[in-house]
Amino acid sequence: MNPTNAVTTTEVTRRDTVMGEPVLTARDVSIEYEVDPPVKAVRGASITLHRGEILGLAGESGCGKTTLAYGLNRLLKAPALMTGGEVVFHDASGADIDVVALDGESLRRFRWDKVSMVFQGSMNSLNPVMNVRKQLADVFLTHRPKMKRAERDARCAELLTLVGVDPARLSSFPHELSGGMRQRVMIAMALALDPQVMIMDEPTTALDVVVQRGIIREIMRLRERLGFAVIFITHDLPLLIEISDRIAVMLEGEIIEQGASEQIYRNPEHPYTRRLLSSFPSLRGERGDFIRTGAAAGGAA
Ligand SMILES: Nc1ncnc2c1ncn2[C@@H]1O[C@H](COP(=O)(O)OP(=O)(O)OP(=O)(O)O)[C@@H](O)[C@H]1O
Repeated sequence: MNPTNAVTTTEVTRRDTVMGEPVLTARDVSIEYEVDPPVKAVRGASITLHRGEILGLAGESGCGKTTLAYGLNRLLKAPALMTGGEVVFHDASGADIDVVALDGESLRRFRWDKVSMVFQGSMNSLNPVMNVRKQLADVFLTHRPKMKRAERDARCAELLTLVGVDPARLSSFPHELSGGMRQRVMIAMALALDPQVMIMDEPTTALDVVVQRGIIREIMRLRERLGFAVIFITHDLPLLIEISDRIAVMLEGEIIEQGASEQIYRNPEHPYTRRLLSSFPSLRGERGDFIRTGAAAGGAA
């Protein structure tokens, strides 16, 4: 683990104090793939995401992390079916939104506006024949049709700057950008409508480690600055422990343990969590130091 990537104790303390009310609550969510035989991918999962916090979702491949994330954002497609449970979004306006009941226009407005998602390898989903400006502008044309062109252009440039990409790149086509830049553009798109929650599913897995670290640091900075909450999904448990406020551990569709990152690291209760931790020798330094007490982050990809 590179100590320069760790988050300072001061930041951790500050974060704990700014962490607010719940912004997304999922209760007893069950999701099946209706194939033969049916796959019970998520079984009675309950999570609470608080305003401004990073909740890490950990667990080995196939345990249901992506399926749960799709369920929270109503992105499930057949043969996946949510067979039970409820998902409530607690809007900043004070209104509670029953996510499961959304449809048509209300669902379209909810997605990206309230909760946005960055997928694994989503950098490859940029349209190859459209430049970056057009792709970013499309988000506003769809969701903010009354926005004036000059404002839209300014916002597109601002978004690129936010994610550490030179706004001169607005005229570039995807093939002219590195993988890291393309993924940053996707993050810019996810940020475009100022969502209260971002779900990030392995957002940097396809990138090399140095670029990954730069992007993770950028996400952390943006989170501090803009205050959105994050559900961060990855196989990389050391990374999750480093960046998350709380961690939920999934096993075979169930959330078997959830708690503060430090608690999960120091006092894992479930034998599976202990096994998962011990499968990453890098988590156990000679003195057993907690990773987040390291030096402040710096640099960029
Ligand atoms: N379209 C599908 N049809 C049938 N089963 C599926 C489908 N998609 C996923 N599954 C199954 O659902 C379970 C959960 O998969 P999911 O992709 O949510 O896990 P995951 O924890 O996100 O894995 P990974 O980390 O590899 O992405 C797995 O058993 C998987 O095989």
